[in-house]
Amino acid sequence: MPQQVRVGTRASALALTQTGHVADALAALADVTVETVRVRTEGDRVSTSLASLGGTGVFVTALRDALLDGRCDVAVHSLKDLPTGDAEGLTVAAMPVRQDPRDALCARDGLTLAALPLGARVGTGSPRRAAQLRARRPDLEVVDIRGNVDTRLRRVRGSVPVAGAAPAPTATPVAPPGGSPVGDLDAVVLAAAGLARLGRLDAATELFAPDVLLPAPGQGALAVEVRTADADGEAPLAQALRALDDVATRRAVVAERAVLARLEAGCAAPVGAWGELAADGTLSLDANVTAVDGTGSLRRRTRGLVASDDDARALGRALADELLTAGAGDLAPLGATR
Ligand SMILES: NCc1[nH]cc(CCC(=O)O)c1CC(=O)O
Repeated sequence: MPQQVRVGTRASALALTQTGHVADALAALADVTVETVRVRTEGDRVSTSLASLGGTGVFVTALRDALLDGRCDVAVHSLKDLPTGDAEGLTVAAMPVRQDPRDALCARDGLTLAALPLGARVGTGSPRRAAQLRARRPDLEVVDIRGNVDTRLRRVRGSVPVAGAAPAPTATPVAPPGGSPVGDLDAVVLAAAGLARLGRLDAATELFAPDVLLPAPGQGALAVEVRTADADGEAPLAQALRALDDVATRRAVVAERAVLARLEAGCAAPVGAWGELAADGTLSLDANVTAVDGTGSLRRRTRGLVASDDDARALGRALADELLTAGAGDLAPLGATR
């Protein structure tokens, strides 16, 4: 008898595709039959800006409750939405091979960031993206937006509508009553990984080099979380999870998240981090903190041989300490100061 596994997911298109990939992978790796169950989260219900919600993990709590209640056995999270603290009774048992961690500009008329006209309106709900955009282009008008990926893409003037959606106007922006405006922005910034998972990477007009826009810690990676008791042993699910885990992804993400944890910053903080594990075991790690208004930024880089997750964590912590020593706590709202 195969082991029956219920995979919990949010109802958004992005969550459904991410969960679908993990469910298929688990089914291919061991003798399990997989069923997906939908879980509504606070982040799906609330329509205000993510930045104003405060706290971390708005997309995560409901999935964790469903795991702990036994309504599902596996939860798939976007790693960058996962708070850095441990969840009692739960374990991130696998981090599958990461997608492209870069942020993407999706601009009208194929424009790049450098080519956007003076004062162009660029949408993002992320303080990290807003701060780094302002640091490079102080003239831009950064517009706070939220909603799912398609809602955001439709705000780009002249954007190609997706099947079934209202066409984007080419001239006057229109805000449907109660709905999100359409075609009122010159560009939006989104994670390349989310676009790729939804088959919308065609909308990207620039994939940002990390020295222009450093991604969020964990961006592009997934966390597969289970009840701790299900993570170990020889049951088919535990075996499948071990096979799904990618050590290079895990080491990089552990280091990136250690930066965030040491700065006592959440996913809404203007903190970027990007780690890459080379074949020889050397982890390169890059991190920055940017003033929300873009008037200052700090960036540090390090490299070190890592043989364990603990080594990766130590590298991230040390890099965060360098940022704190250099005054990161005065530059941006972080929990940690020095
Ligand atoms: N906070 C929302 C969120 N969480 C994960 C992704 C994209 C996929 C990923 O980074 O793995 C997104 C959308 C975005 O930032 O564009």
